[in-house]
Amino acid sequence: MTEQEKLDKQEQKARYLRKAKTLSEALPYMRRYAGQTIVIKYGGHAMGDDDLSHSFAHDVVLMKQVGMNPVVVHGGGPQIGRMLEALQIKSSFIDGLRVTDKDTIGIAEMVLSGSINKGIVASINNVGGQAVGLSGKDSNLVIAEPLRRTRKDPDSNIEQVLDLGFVGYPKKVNADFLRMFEESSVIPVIAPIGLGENGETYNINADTMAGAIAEALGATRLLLLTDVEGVLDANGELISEMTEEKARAMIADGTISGGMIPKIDTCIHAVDHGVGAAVIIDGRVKHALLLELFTEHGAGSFIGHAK
Ligand SMILES: Nc1ncnc2c1ncn2[C@@H]1O[C@H](COP(=O)(O)OP(=O)(O)O)[C@@H](O)[C@H]1O
Ligand SMILES: CC(=O)N[C@@H](CCC(=O)OP(=O)(O)O)C(=O)O
Repeated sequence: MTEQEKLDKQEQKARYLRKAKTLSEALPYMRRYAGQTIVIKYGGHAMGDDDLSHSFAHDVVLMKQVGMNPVVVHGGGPQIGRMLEALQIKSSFIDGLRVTDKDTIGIAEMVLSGSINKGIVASINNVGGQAVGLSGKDSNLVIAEPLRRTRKDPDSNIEQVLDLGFVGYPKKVNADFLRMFEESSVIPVIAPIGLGENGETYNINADTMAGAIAEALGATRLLLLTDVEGVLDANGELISEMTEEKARAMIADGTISGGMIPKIDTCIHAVDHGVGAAVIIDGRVKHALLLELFTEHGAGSFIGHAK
């Protein structure tokens, strides 16, 4: 054996040892989460690249394999935006929510329940999982009502009702239907579309949808995958643990804005309504889910009562 071959062999042995160590360190976490429901919100920004989508699919399959109940709720804001642009339909946002008229709701449903949902299902199934794609319409999974938003007019101080069109808020979640999947090898993948009481279609912010599902299932964790490290302070530093008071103050002073507002609102509501904890994590990092669940330090910004 040459010197180089000896070095290669040593390096290979060291690599195997590192892998074995990582696996043995993961064991207590696997035990902790066995049988627990983990709702994962997979944001449209986090879906960008094939390598990341592949590692996401792998992580979800591994979670199911080791006895957890992963439930995937996905977004697709950037993808809806691109389709609207191609069709020359203008789109605007209020507090991170897309104002949704009749044309927009048709496109949003087509993109979310169509290509995005089936793309995620296919990538999970390609790596050995058994995913099934759903939207809030299937089995009355999420019954929605119109979301009402008000804002004080700064001049008159009079409260105004904002018209968001077909933006919905989850009113009722069919948790029994989702619990059926806990007894099976099926991983549900859910598009954020809700069904109105008169058969209307509602566009639901995917964070809000994931939060409502996590609450209905009493999930142990709500993991929100996005395109930033987590919640950042005014200096751009990651805040690894957030309190409700701190989050409210940061929204009020503008440090938290745009799409981060519905995310934070969702996390606070979820931990106040039976979800163990919510974590905003960086979906741009490979195996972000495994890092959060199976390592001591976790990742991203944690909002909850107990680690
Ligand atoms: N304080 C903050 N910390 C981190 N991100 C923030 C903050 N305030 C606003 N944001 C914005 O929120 C975005 C994440 O929300 P969003 O674009 O809706 O993501 P997703 O598509 O993953 O749901 C970030 O890319 C960032 O631009
Ligand atoms: C009402 C509302 O804003 N709905 C969102 C639904 C998709 C979504 O939330 O996607 P991300 O998680 O990728 O942002 C939208 O139309 O963009």
